[in-house]
Amino acid sequence: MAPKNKYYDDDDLDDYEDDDYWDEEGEEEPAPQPPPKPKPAPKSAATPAAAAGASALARTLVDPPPRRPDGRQQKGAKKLPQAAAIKQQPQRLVPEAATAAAAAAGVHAYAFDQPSPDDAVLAAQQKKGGGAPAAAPVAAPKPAYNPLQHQRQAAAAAVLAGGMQGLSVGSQQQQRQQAQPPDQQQRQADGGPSAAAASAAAAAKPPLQRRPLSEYAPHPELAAACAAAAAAEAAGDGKPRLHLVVLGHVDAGKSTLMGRTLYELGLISDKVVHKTQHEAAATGKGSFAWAWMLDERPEERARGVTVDVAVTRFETPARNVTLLDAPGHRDFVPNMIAGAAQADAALLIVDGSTGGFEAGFEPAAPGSAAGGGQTREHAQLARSLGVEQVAVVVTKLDTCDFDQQRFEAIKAQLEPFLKTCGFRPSAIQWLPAVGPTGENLVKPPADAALAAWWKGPTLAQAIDNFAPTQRLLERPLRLPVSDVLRAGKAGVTVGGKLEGGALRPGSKVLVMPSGQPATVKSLEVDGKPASLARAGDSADVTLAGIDTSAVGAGSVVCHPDFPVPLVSKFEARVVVLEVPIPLLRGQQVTIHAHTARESGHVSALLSLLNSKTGEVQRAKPRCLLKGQSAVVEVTPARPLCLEEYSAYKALGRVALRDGGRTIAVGIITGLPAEGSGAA
Ligand SMILES: Nc1nc2c(ncn2[C@@H]2O[C@H](COP(=O)(O)OP(=O)(O)OP(=O)(O)O)[C@@H](O)[C@H]2O)c(=O)[nH]1
Repeated sequence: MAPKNKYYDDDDLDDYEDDDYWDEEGEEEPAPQPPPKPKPAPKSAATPAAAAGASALARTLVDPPPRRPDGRQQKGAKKLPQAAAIKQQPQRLVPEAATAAAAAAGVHAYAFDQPSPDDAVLAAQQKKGGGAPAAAPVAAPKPAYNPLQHQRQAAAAAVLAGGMQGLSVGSQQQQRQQAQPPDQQQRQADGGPSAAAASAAAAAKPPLQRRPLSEYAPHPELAAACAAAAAAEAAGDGKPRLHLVVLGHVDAGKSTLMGRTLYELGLISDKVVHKTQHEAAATGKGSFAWAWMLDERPEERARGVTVDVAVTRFETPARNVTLLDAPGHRDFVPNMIAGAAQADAALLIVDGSTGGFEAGFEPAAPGSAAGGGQTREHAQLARSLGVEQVAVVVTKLDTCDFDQQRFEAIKAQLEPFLKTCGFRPSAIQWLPAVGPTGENLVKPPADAALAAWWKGPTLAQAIDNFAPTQRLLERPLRLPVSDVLRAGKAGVTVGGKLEGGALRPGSKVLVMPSGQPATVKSLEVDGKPASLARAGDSADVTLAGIDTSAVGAGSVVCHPDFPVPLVSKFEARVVVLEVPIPLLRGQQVTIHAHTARESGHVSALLSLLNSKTGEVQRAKPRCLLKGQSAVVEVTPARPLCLEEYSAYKALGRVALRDGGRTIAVGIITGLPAEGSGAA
């Protein structure tokens, strides 16, 4: 049998490639068609929100979708007035304060009036090949120090001096390593107080040397602290951790279900319930009272729709759960992705009422710009973002007298679909539940009609059945930032889930893509001050010595000696999902990876793969159709912090969206060698 792509687990995207999936419900895989003749794209790609400097999220929500590759405007370009209320920390690549400080010190911003390193390489190539010489350099004011640029300029200068021979990925990496001072090679920056002096000295240097991950060994004190925490956990001191995301079509009953579950678990007092019910009834939204326990934002309460991911912590008999309640509305899928990217398991809530399930499960109409029901998209995205276990909770069966046949019919339709998404049948649990009355949440059903046939798990038992979070402690620190929570004299507090390594107060870190070093001042895990945060923990980390503008959603806090690569393009093996027209080179996309999202485009279709064997079927295909598997090159508009899937699964998965629908999902299989550095 032909070998499969080495970056893949067998259980990953292969299931997408099951032909059954693409032919389901009588949908025919479209016959290959010649791509439409591209019309010239309009010169200015600037959209109103982009021009106003809006964040990537706001642009995603407010701006019309980018034009199709053929130059035509896409349908469904709807503005959302409420999107103005969604705030996202803008990610400045050059911090304002740093720019001001540099100006004060007589250092001026780079004017871009010198040949770039690329120009230098091009010139060398032309020279070597007998081409026209590059333009003479123009005298320029002294540029502000940019370590990445410095590194690249040095490389370009070396190329010019030594010719093109020897310019290879390996040689550049070796040069960087050889150039590293021995003390830096030995530095253990995550060691806290005993390593503080070495780390402080190192922090003053350009922190851009990226050592191979294989060289990583946690500082002995940190390793000892992690071992002690693991031993305490094994001895029953603290329940295993689980990050749980709640997914499902809009109004399926997600927030109501979880609000009531928190009450049943004793986390919400009768007094708070009474007050919230009163407030909800006063605004004519009495049926949303339980949802309001999680939907706290005024706009969420006013619209009865979850906008942001609500994070709540609670304990079941066997798990310490971090709950991420994701929005169901299609306009807020980017927020849902940020929630799913951190999850170990998902609750997929489906509306069991007559017509309710069907509305959430309908496929996208052929040729329509709008996607189908969010049940499909959420399940596909969750699996592609690494969620392997799911419990399907069928709600609202009280509206059809707890009809068992309805429950079974929904299971019969949904199970094959989930299988084709990549969920193993053994990793899928099924149960009915009713949010408003609390049926089958923590206690077995009280309603006789449901109790007559349901003998399976309650929601709490289903949660306890999930395997807990895996901790990637043998890798250097990676903390993708999902939120900037506070900024003040004490420092900047960021929230996120550690995807690798560990942290403690005193640890020296590097924040990418800004490249700013910082020191961990304090930590909170589960809302309580902590002396250690390990991979798998959701933590609030207060960083000292960093500018607020240097960190935002999508930033990654990492080990200074092993920084996350900052990439200006990457290769991904993807499966093409719903595409209204064949996917062509140049396709505009929004790239979603861990907590980051950035606009970009598919810059090359590298190869079409055999969906069964993973072997290259054709190099440089002209277009990609629904269901096809391919290796593509993607170029983000601004560099992104990414990892190869083989190194860190959580930072190596991508979803590509366009015009409000997910068009491809996949894993990162290649990063350019020069992709490590700070912006
Ligand atoms: N009869 C009945 N109504 C329910 C049930 N679960 C939720 N509802 C109602 O369905 C409506 C929507 O519930 P929400 O909890 O806001 O739904 P949601 O999935 O969180 O909505 P979004 O987060 O906006 O996607 C509310 O009026 C709830 O009272 C149920 O099991 N039975």
